[in-house]
Amino acid sequence: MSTDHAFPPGFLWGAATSAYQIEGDPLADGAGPSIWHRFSHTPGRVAGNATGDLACDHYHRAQEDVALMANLGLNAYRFSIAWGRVLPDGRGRVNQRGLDFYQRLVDRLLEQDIQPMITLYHWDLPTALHDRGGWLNPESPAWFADYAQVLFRALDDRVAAWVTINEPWVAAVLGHLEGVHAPGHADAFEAARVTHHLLLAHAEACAVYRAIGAHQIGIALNLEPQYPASDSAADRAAADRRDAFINRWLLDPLFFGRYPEAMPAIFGPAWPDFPSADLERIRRPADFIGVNYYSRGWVQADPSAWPLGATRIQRTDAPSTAMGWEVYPNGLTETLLRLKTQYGNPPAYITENGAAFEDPAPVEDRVEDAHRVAYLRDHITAAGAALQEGVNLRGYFLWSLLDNFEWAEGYTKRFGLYRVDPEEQRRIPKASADFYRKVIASNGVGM
Ligand SMILES: N#[N+]C[C@@H]1[C@@H](O)[C@H](O)[C@@H](O)[C@@H]2O[C@H]12
Repeated sequence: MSTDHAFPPGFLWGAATSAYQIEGDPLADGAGPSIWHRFSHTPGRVAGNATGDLACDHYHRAQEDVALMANLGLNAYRFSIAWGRVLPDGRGRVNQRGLDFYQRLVDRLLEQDIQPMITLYHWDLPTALHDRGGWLNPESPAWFADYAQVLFRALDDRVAAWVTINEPWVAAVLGHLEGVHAPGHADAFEAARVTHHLLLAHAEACAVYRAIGAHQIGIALNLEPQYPASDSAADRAAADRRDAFINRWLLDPLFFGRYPEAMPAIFGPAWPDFPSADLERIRRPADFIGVNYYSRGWVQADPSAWPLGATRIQRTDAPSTAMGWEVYPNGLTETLLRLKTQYGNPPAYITENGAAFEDPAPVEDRVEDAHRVAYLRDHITAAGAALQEGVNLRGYFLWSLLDNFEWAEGYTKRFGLYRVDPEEQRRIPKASADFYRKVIASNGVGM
C-alpha cells in the first residue's frame, strides 16, 4: 500500500525530548532537585552510575539546538519543563530564572516557525514534593494543577499544545512497582494509587486549562499492542491480561471513566476501591491523545510471573532494537486503528516513535545509522497507513532529536538523530537526520 501522500497539509513533523534527559545542569539558577537527580546520584541505580548533570547541556545550548531543529525543517518540537526549575519547592515560590529559560526557548522556536508542544511532567517530580509523599499523596493532583496553572499563564499565549503527563504507566510501574526508575520503590500497594493520582492530576490540570487556556491539551501514553506467543488459550489469556495491564489500565478510565475489570484480579488486595466520582473527573477531559509507540509485546503465559502470570518474551526470529524491542511497524498502525475503532477516533499525535541501535562510530563527522533510517521509514509508512484508514492523526514526533540520558540505561542507548557524547557535546548528524529532513520536505516518505 502506497502511503506516499497520506499526510495532509499542516501535518506536524516534530521531534521529542525531555528536560532531565537533555538539559544538564539540573540545579542551575536556583532550580530545586528532582527525584531523578536523587535517583541517578544513588550508586548502582543507573548504568555506569551516569547522571543528568551533563546530558546534552541543552540548558546552555538551546539556541544551537533550535538551529538544528530549523535545519531539519521541523514544524513542531515536543519538550518537557522541569517542574523544579520553575517551582524549586514544587509549590509556591516561582523561580523566575528557571521560567525565563523556557520563555526564551519558546520564543526561539516561534522565531523559526516551530510550534512548541510542552509536556508538563516527564517524570522529574521535585524531591520537595516526593518527601511529602509524592504521587502517593492525595494532594498531589492539586500540586500538579497549581504548577500547570503557572505555566499556562506564562506560556499559553504562544504554546498551541500541552501534554499533561508523559507515560503515567511507566512513572507508576517502573518507579513504584518494579523500582527500576525514580523514586525506586518496589511496592505492590503503590502502583495503582500512583496511577490513579497521575490520572487525577491530568484531569485537574485539564480543568484549570478549560478555565484559562485557549489551545489544546492532552496526555501521552505508552501504548504497546500485545500478541500471544502461540494460539494456546493460556497465551491468548496472558496477552489479554497484559493488554489490560499496559494499555487499557489508562485508556479505559480516560475514555470510559472506568478501570478494566481485570485490574482487581491482577493486583488483588493491592487494588483500592477508587471513588466513582474520581473516575468521572478522569473521563474525557482532554483534546487529544498522545501515542508513544516503540514495539509490540509477544506474550507467553507464565504462572510464576507476578502480577500478570504473563511475560513478554524476546523473539529470536524477528529484528529488534538495542533495547531488545522487536521492530514491528504494523503494531503502530494497529494501535492507531484501535483508537479509531474502540475509543471514538480522538484527535491523536504520535508523541514518540524511534529506536536505539548500536550506531557505528562517526566517519568524517557523520554516523551511517541505516537501521534507524529503515525503522523510521517503516514506522512513518505505518502511520500513513493508519491515516488512510481514517485515523484522526495530527502529527508525528520522532524520539529523539539528540542522543540523551536514557534513564536507567544512562548513556548506553542512543535514540538521537544527532550523536551526542556528554563529555564532548558535539552534535554529529546521522543519516537518519538527512532522511527525516527529506520526509518533512516531501510531507511523507515517498521520496
Ligand atoms: N526507552 N526509551 C525511549 C523513550 C524514553 O527516552 C522517553 O523518555 C519515554 O517517554 C519513553 O520511553 C521512551
